[in-house]
Amino acid sequence: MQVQNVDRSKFAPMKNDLMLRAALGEKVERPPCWIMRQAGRYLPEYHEVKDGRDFFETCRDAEIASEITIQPVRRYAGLLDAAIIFSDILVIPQAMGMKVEMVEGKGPHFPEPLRNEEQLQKVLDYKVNVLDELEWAFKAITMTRTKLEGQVPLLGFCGAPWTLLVYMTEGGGSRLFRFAKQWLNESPELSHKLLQKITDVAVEFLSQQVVAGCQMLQVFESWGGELGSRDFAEFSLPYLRQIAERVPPRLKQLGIEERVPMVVFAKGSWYALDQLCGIGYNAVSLDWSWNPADAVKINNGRVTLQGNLDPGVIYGTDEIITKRVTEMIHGFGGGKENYIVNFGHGTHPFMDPEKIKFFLQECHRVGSQ
Ligand SMILES: Cc1c2[nH]c(c1CCC(=O)O)Cc1[nH]c(c(CCC(=O)O)c1C)Cc1[nH]c(c(CCC(=O)O)c1C)Cc1[nH]c(c(C)c1CCC(=O)O)C2
Repeated sequence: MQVQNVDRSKFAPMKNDLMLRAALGEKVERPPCWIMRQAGRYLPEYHEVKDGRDFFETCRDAEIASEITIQPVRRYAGLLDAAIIFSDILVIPQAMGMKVEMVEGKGPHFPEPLRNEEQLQKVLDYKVNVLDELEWAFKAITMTRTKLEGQVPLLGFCGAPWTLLVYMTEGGGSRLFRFAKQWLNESPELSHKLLQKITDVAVEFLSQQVVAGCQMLQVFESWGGELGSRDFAEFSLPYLRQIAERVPPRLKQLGIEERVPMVVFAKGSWYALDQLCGIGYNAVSLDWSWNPADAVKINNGRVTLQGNLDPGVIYGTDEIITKRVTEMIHGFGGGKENYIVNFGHGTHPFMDPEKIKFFLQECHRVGSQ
């Protein structure tokens, strides 16, 4: 079964496929640029279109979600080399039968987080039909890809199993990760069952996003750094590996012929870089804790590296932004091979869109030298 009514041959030919080529390790004329959370609250046009609506309602409306996805591409015309579909990592827990709300100014909230075996078992027993539960997401993707008219590739994404386990058990963001860690240490077997179930849904969701029109995929392990190297090896890495290993054959099965680059972003998991470069992803996204040259050395040409400016630099003067962009691109070897420009994490709502424009212009200037 696959997403219906999508004729991929009808999508416009790509006018700019720099991102896809760089992600697959080809030499490019300059490093492609995109930014995590490039669509969203720092853009006045986002607030205008969202117009006080509920966040998930916004994601589920294909017209609105596609408009929001394209806003940064339009504003930064010629400067951004990809769009990322406007959605959230928490749509997988929703598809698994959990209720998730986005509380204005506070973030995600699960009214019934997984706190006992009975609750967890219920989620394990829930039969997930990815095509039905996430039909709205596929619609938004197909509409966005059509509206983009080949200007830039469209990225799909999902949350990684450990990060989603955190939200599902904590019920929202967390400081101590008390419940998530209680699950791992008190009931490792059940924790693995949940991680496996999330993995199965993630593989199908990512693959069907490609059927719907996505051209590159990113997996967000945003809470990777909360696990030390030992627990990362047990509770995160095997599932990240499974996703990278299982999506390509599933895509083949679904009739997708082209290579679809996959990116992994494990924020804070500095100790795992060597492993992350060897589990099947085409690109590894780095947070700003990395000195680019050290990461390049560890990677040793295996994958494309993506990142890694501290988004906080956007609050700086133009001189500082120029200096930091130059250091970053030079640190990654000049940017014409195995490199994609990004931040080390997402934009903040307080950022000045003009500063982000300056950042992108500088990346083009320095990266073209
Ligand atoms: C951890 C995580 C989430 N969501 C996501 C992650 C992984 C990346 C990361 O580590 O930041 C991923 C995500 N969330 C969103 C996107 C859209 C595409 C893009 O990057 O432009 C993407 C790729 C939109 C969003 N997701 C969210 C917003 C803000 C909602 C609003 O408009 O009020 C947006 C634009 C809400 C969200 N969603 C999530 C949180 C913790 C929050 C609240 C915190 C916050 O407000 O920044 C969970």
